[in-house]
Amino acid sequence: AQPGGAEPVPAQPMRDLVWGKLNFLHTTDTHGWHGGHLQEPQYSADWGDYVSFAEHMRKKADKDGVDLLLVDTGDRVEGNGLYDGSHPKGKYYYDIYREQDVDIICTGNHELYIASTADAEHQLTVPNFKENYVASNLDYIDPKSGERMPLAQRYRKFQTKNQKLDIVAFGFLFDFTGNANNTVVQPVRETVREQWFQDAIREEADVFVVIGHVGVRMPEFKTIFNAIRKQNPLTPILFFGGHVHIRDAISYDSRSFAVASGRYFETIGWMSVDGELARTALSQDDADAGFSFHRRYIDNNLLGLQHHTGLDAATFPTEHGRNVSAFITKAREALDLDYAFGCAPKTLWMSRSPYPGDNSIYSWLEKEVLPDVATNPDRNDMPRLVIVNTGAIRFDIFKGAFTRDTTYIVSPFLSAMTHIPDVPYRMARKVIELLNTAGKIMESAPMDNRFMATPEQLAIHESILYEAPVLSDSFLDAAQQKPLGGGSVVDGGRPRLTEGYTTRDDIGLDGDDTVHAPVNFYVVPNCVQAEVEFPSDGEPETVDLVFLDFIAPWVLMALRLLGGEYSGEDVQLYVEGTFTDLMAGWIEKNWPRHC
Ligand SMILES: O=c1ccn([C@@H]2O[C@H](COP(=O)(O)O)[C@@H](O)[C@H]2O)c(=O)[nH]1
Repeated sequence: AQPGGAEPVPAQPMRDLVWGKLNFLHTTDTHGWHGGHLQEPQYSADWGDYVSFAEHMRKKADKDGVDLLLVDTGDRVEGNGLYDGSHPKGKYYYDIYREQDVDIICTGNHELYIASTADAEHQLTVPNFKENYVASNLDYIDPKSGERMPLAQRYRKFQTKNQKLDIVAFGFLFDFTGNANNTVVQPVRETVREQWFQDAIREEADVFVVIGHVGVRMPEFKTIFNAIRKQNPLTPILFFGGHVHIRDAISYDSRSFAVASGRYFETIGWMSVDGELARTALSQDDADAGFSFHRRYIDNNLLGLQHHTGLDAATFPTEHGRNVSAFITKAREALDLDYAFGCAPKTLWMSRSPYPGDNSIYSWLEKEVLPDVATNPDRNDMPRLVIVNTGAIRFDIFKGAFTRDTTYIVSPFLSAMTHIPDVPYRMARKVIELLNTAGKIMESAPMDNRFMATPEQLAIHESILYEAPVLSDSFLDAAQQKPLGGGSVVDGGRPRLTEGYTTRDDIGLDGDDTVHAPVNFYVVPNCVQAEVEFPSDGEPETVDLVFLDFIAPWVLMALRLLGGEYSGEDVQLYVEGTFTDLMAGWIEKNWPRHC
């Protein structure tokens, strides 16, 4: 854990890991949080702690004669000062990340939004993980020669260390279309028809492992599952997904299992499979070959990691892990990530509190920030509608210091505020409604309105509310729980639970390694809007329609549906600088400097 970070949480009821013959640790959508969550004790372990953890877990696997593999399913970048806070971005991140021995690794959409990020992936992460990086449906275009080539090998065949199991592994990205023009993402339904893929699924394999920056309930995984299963009726197929930022698990059939392991390095996913894995022992008669699959969502809590290894503060950190933590500390210092722009007077939530509402980060934007930052000296007296997509905000703001790190945590994107001047108000006022309707403005998938909201909102469609989100016996009674630490923190004889994930997936309610008190999740709209400089009575004839450039395609489509013939050429810059810088500037001006 990092100096100055929150102390890890003791005395939590824990569920142990169930080991099998083949075991996995999974990270996804870490978005640069490799220094851990400094303000949240439940997730404050850092990448160095994970290095130590994996070393101990590999040793145990070796001792027991089983196998352990580490996988990572992309979106490692964008969303934390440790990556975004340097020039060029990722100055320290690439060297920190490579310290973990990841056995199978693939790309997320965030590695591809900006051409220079994709270049860095090609020049740094791919060579850092040479034999382990898999790019089944992703090509890179060399900037000098213009040559198009696979970003990395299309699939990986290897043998596990201890049992010599033959693994055939793929690494996919969902059918993403927002990539910069130096990469090409092939739709998954086309990839599975490629000859190389058809040959790969005919390789002799004990287990197929499909890792992907794909939600486990997204159609892309189903397409891959069907293709592999058609050719291999008996072989276990294991899926590791991501992108939608939630903990989730699903079984596609009795020999396949899929896990998604959350977001922001809050979670280290665990999957194990037991049963007769050697293909030579399989026969059509074995209904399920005695396969059993387990999953756990391990909180990235240092004491929890120690618990799972049976070690303590003195014995847990390995030399390698310690060095990685120390390197992160140096990088954070060099980037001055703890520099405070101001002090947040209260916590502002994305989805834990209702919108609109006093504690909603989006209401704060609408009421306080947008009217102040969406200004253009040439058009300041013009009434305007200012629209921001809720996906532009990536994390809650906690009461206390708002630092350089927080800036990138809350809003890492380079989006600018653009506008279309003098739009008839009768048309402009209806845009927000269209952007927020659940259906699609356009038929084709890339224009799905929900892509303007956060990935969590994409996955969860209804608010999940608890009557008294404090203590619940049903969580306490869950199987296999054991108190972590001395259990001294008790409330009426029961452990006082910290708030956190209480995951319900297709397997049940016992996925989380730590028993938490549940937290509410409120659905929020795709976009929010501020009305600025409106006349005190009556309606304006025309308004400036101001919006983040990221949502320009949706805004233009909405206007078109409303009868407005606008194109990209009508969209002009409204304010210099990124939305992130504007927000940080507002905080510096409006919140007290020190807490
Ligand atoms: O410039 C941008 C890029 C992305 N977004 C929002 O992020 C999600 C995608 O997040 P993942 O972590 O890749 O799942 C996208 O749907 C947008 O809501 C943005 O606002 N601006």
